Amino acid sequence: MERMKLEYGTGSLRGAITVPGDKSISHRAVMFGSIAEGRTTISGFLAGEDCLRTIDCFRSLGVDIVRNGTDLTISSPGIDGWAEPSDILYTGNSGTTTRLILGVLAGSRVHSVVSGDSSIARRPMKRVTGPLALMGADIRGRDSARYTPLAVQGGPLSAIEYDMPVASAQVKSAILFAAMRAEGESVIREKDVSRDHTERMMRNFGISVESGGGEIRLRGGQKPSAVHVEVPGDISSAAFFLAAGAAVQGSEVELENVGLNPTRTGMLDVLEAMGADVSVRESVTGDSEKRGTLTVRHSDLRGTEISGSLIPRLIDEIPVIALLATQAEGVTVIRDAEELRVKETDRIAAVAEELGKLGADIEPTPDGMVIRGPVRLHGGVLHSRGDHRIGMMAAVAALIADGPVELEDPGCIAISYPAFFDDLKSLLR
Ligand SMILES: O=C(O)C1=C[C@@H](OP(=O)(O)O)[C@@H](O)[C@H](O)C1
Ligand SMILES: C=C(OP(=O)(O)O)C(=O)O
Repeated sequence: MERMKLEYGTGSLRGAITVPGDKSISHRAVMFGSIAEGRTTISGFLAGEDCLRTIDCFRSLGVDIVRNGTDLTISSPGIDGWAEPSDILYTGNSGTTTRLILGVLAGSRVHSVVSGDSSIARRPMKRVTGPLALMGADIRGRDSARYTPLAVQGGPLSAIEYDMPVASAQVKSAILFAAMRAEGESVIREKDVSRDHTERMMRNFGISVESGGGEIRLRGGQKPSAVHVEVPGDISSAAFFLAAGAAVQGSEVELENVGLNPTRTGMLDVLEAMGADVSVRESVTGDSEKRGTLTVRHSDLRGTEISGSLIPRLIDEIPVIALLATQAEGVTVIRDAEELRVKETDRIAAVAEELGKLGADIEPTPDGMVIRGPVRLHGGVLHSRGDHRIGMMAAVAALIADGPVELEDPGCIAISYPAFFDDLKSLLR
């Protein structure tokens, strides 16, 4: 396995970059564009490995998808015209592809088998196959459809009224895709609001969906109409440069065209609470997904508490936020984040153990961690564990550490940010 030396000297980060397209929105744009009959165009698409797996799956269903860099043209016969795939739909490392496509396939007319890599095979699927079964979906698989591979026989569905036990946009979205095809009106209730890209994109594709007060209502039998989608930059990718800019002496970094959907901006709230110097300039686009330019400058940081409804608004940023907390004065407590244990890796264990190798003081708890700072990090050899967010956290740790840091298995970073190291190098001074 590849090992990479992360040698950045003691320089600061200065300059501007445009972060790649939003992963969540890119997946959904391909899905809606494939369900809709006709021609959907997408710009700003994230050509990361996870989103490329989503493209592969819909090509296997007979949808014509042409990619030119970050521009996509999707020509689809519509969901009722899809072909039955002759091989498994391979979702790679992507939880979003795996969970959302189950909801899409459940209401289609085809038989298919969904499977991913060894990490996907360990991730819980009952949270999706359970509610879909209540809608009449025919999904079978290992351990009573708890894990992939999962075989889906598409067919008629009925509406559902569902109180979600976990705050998960993947579960919500899978149900919404199925509900769009179901007979009757579905109602989904969330205890904490998760990212709402699916609801917003439904409206862009002409579907009427009501949401507010933690409740989403969708009338079944509505068909999306092909449109153009402009994908903003991914705040979860920007997060690594926000953390680096805040922690590394002498830094000033500008991040352009970053998606600022309020269900995704929890890290900005945390940075403010920690005393970081971040300014936000919103651009006017008239689009349903807000975007803008973020500028971060180095400053002294203090510990904070991160819990409750904030967690789904920054769930994927927690590894790099934990790293930032090692540089803050005082204690940072992260609670209510037990979902981190069922991501690509157990991210609570991965963060505590990997940053512990550099001397960080991180105590893992069942649903989060307690981080004491500031600590001078030293060099060491970190392992990404095949998890892109742990890999990028390690690269930011290398910028902060006094000694040399090496990273085993950096290749997984291409899952969400193929040009990560190029962007990082372009900012080094
Ligand atoms: O819907 C989405 O696009 C995502 C939802 C989140 O997962 P959960 O729904 O499991 O919280 C997040 O961690 C993942 O990276 C992307
Ligand atoms: C958890 C993530 O993605 P997914 O669930 O799609 O694998 C992530 O990108 O951090």
